[in-house]
Amino acid sequence: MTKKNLIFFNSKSGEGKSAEIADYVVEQLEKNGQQAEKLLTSSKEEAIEKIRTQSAGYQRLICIGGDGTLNVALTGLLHVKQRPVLGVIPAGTVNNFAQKWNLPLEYHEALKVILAESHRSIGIGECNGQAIVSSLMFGSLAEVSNRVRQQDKQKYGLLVYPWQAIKQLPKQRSYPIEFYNSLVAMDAKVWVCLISTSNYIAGRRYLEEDSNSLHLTMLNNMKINKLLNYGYFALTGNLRRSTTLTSFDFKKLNVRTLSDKRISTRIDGDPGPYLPLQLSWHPNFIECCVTEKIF
Ligand SMILES: Nc1ncnc2c1ncn2[C@@H]1O[C@H](COP(=O)(O)OP(=O)(O)OP(=O)(O)O)[C@@H](O)[C@H]1O
Repeated sequence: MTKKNLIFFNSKSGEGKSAEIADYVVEQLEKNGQQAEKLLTSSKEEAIEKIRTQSAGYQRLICIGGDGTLNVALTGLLHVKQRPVLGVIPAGTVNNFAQKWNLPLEYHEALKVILAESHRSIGIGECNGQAIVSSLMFGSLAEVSNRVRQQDKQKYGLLVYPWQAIKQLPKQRSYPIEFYNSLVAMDAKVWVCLISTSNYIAGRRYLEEDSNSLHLTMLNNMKINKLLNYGYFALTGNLRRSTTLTSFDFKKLNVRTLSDKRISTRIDGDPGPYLPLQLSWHPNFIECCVTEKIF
């Protein structure tokens, strides 16, 4: 049977070359005797809906873009029973997912990985009906990131984040938050809280170990000396050895604010929902094409 591929690309990602790459991918798949159809979308919402309703019948979904594009694709697949295999052609700015799974960042090479037909099962998180492919963040630092414009990220790369953080530092404060599930309840004053699906963030390994669950790491009542301590451990990949942090792994968790302040989140680098949050882990969510050598 001829393999059917659905090609989802996002012209807003990275340097805006996704449409060009999509044409190349279609041409190469057809040369390999496979069928390929491009999914044309003009907004994030339309893309989620089209992927939800049209992915059945395709054996493979190839996403061309960064973490935000993958988030749209996997949100569309959240309630689909027969999910296609996922192929990723990184064309974003950070490409955290691709770095975590050791996927080539160059598109010709990334397509070779997809054509090699080697895949593995991966887990993702869910927050209020949206996928979490790499991470969710809230607190003062997340608000800093919400001020970073897509066009500045494309122009200056990751340097825009520390620049915004320095500009906003005097305004930082912590928020009273409750974390709870059927087993535990805990209050904390949170300066920044990071929930991740793996031990990689922004292309860097920030935790030594990975586990089959969501990882939560938060900084409480931040002071400048703690910030330096945190920075050292984050840069050396040993975040949980830092004494300034609270961290744990979980499969289900609710998060709510204990103050009147509206608290926003960021998911996979884009603005996400306001608190309260209902978070859950989906193990073995989808088969994803990966480089053979990482097995
Ligand atoms: N079909 C679509 N139409 C319009 N916008 C989309 C679509 N799919 C995704 N987006 C949005 O486009 C923006 C940029 O996409 P993406 O995050 O993939 O690129 P990036 O920011 O350059 O990469 P990275 O997240 O790896 O740094 C995101 O806000 C994403 O939600």
